[in-house]
Amino acid sequence: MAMDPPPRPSSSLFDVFLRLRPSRSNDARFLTVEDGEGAHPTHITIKPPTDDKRKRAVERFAFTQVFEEDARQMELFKGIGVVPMIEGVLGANGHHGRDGLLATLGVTGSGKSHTILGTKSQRGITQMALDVLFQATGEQLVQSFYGAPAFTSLAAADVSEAHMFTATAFLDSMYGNVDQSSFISRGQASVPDCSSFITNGGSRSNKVPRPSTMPQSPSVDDIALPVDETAEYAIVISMYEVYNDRIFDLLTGTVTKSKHPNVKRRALLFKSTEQSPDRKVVAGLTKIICGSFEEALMVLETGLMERKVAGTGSNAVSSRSHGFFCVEVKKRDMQRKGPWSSSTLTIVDLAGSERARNAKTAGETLAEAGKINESLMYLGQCMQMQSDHQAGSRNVVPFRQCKLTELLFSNSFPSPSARTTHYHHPQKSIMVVTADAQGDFNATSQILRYSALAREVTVPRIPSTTSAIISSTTSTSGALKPGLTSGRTTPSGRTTPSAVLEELEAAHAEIARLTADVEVFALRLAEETARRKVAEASWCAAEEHMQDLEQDIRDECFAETEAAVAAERRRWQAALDNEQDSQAAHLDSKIDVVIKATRAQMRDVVKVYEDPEPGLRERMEELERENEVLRAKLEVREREAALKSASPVKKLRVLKGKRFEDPALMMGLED
Ligand SMILES: Nc1ncnc2c1ncn2[C@@H]1O[C@H](COP(=O)(O)OP(=O)(O)OP(=O)(O)O)[C@@H](O)[C@H]1O
Repeated sequence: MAMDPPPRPSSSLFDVFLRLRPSRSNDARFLTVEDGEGAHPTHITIKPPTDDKRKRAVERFAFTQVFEEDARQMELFKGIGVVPMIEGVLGANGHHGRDGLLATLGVTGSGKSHTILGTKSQRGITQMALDVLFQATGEQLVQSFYGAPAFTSLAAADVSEAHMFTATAFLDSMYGNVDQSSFISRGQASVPDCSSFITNGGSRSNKVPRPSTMPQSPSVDDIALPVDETAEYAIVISMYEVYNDRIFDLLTGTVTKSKHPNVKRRALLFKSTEQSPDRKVVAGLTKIICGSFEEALMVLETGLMERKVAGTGSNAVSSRSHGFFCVEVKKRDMQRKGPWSSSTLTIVDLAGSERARNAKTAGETLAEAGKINESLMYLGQCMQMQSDHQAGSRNVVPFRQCKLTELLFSNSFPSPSARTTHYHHPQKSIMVVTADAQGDFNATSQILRYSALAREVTVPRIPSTTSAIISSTTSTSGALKPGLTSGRTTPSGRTTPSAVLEELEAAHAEIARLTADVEVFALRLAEETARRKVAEASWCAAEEHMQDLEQDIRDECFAETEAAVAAERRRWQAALDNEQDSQAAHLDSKIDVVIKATRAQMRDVVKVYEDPEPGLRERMEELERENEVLRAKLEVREREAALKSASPVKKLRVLKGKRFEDPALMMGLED
C-alpha cells in the first residue's frame, strides 16, 4: 500500500516534523529512517524490539520531514519553517499578520525542551525566533516606557483584560533595581520609567537572569526578514501554563516571590471577553511590552523559573504542565497611528507523555498524571482527525474536550463572525515530535501513531518454506522425500510431483498471507484495546470530574442559599425591629395622649373643688355669717335672761369675757 506523499494538503492543521535525539541508551534500536526520494527523509519504520519471531508487524509513518540524530538546532530552525511563520506573524505591507503556533511533543527526556528552549551552550527555537523578530522590527519598534505615547494605546487596544506592564517595570518588581545596562537593547537608550507597578522595590534574592551569560549561538544574523516599512511595531510577551486542565499565569511572580511552591495561584479563564466576543482569549494575563531582545530573554527566564518552582511544589519535576510562551506582534501605521492589529506567535512545550505509567504515587500525582494523559489523549484524537481528514474523512476535530486542545486548535479555524469583520487567517501550526530511537518503544510508538501524517502496518513476507523444500528436493537430484506425492497429473489422471509442489507453494503462500493478516489484526486489536482502556480511564476521570463539579455546585448552591436565607432573615429581623419600634413609638404617643388627656381631665376635676362657683360661696359665707349672728343673738338673749337672776359682778365679768373673745358678738352687742 502506497502512502500519500507527505507535503500536507491544506486541510491538515499541522505540519508534523520528527526529530530524533542521539540516544543515551544501550537498548536495541527500534526505529529506522527510510532513505527518501526527495532531499530529506520523510518516512520511518518501527518494529518492536522483541525476540518473539511471531511479532513481525512493521509500522511505517510519514512526516513532513524527519531530522536525524545529527541535526543541529539551526538546521531544525530553518527546516521546520519557523522563519516563514515569523514572516506571517509580522504581516505583509499594510496587512494584518497571521498567528503561528509551534509545539513540541514527545516522551519525557526525548528532547522537547532541548529543541524549544536549548541548553546552556545552545539556543533553542524560542530564543532564535525572538532574536529574528527583534532584529527585523528593530528600528520600527515603539518605545516601551510608561508615558510613551504608544503605551496607553497598546494597553487600551488589548482585548483580553490583560495587566500590561513595561519590561523595565516588570523586571524591577521581580528583582528589585535591575542593573539597566545588563539588558538595555542594542538600539534603545535607557528611559526613565514612571510605573506604579513597582510596588515593592528594593533588592530581591531571586537571581536576576543575565542575557550576557546566555548562549549566543546559533546566531541568526544571516536571517533577514522583509518588514513592513510603513508600520511601527510593539512586541508584547505573556506566559502561562496549563496544569490539571487549568490555566496559570507565569508572569505574576506569585510562586517565586513567595518562595513557596504550594502557594495558591488563581486560575485564568479561556473565554470570549467584552472586547473579543467572537474569539476566545486567555483573560487577565500579565503582559509585558519588551523593547529589546534582551528584555524579552529576561522575561522568558522569569516565566520559566516560575514554572520550575511551581512544578517542584507537586513532584520535583518541572514538565508536568504544558508551557505556553506567547509573543504578540502589534502593528499599526506609522504615520496615521491608526488602530493596532495583533498577531501572535505561540510556542508550546507540551508535558512529557508517559507519566501515568511511571506515576507510582496515589492521590494528586496520579490524578495529575491522569490529567496529562487525558489532555494528550485528546490532543492525539485531534491530531488523528487531521490525518483522517487527509484520508478523505470530514470529521470535525473535537478540540473542545480540554483546555489544552482548545488553546492549541481553536484558532486553527476561521470563526464565523470573524468573517463579517475582517477575515482572520487560521493560524499556521507546526508540531515537532521528538523521539529516542532506542528509548521506550511503547510510549514512543503511541506518540508516533497519533502524530504522524500517515501510517501503514505491514508484515514482511515469510521466507517461503515451499521454495526451501523445492531447493532441498532439487539439491537432492530429484529424490523426493517419502510421504510427498510427486509429479504432474498424467493423462491417466495421476498427479505429477511438480503439480503437487505448485499446489503446496500456493497453499503456503495463502497461509503466509493469512498469517500476516492475522498479525495485522492482532496489532490493530491490541491498539484498539489500548485505546478503549484510555477512553475508559478518561470516562472514569470525566465521571469523577463531573462528581467533583456536582459537589462543587452543590456546595456553592448550599452556601448561596445559606447566604440568601441569612440575608432574608436579617431583612425580616430588621423589618420586625422596625415594626416593633414603630409600634412602641405609636404606643408611646398614644400613652402620651392618654396622659395628657388624663392630666387635662384631672385638671378639670380639681378646678371644681379648687375654684367653686363664686356666687354659691358668697351665699354660703353670707348664710354662715347670718347663722353666727343669729347664734350670737341667741346667746345674748340667754345671758340676759340669766343676768336677770344673778349678781351684778358676775354679770359684768361675763360681759367683758365675751366682748374680748368674740368681736362679732361685740358687734352684735353694739348693734
Ligand atoms: N538532540 C539532542 N542533542 C543532544 N542532546 C539532547 C538532544 N535532545 C535532548 N538532549 C538532552 O537530553 C536531556 C533531556 O532532554 P530534554 O530535557 O530536552 O527532554 P524533554 O523531552 O524536554 O523532557 P521533559 O518532558 O522531562 O521536559 C537533556 O540533557 C538534553 O540536553
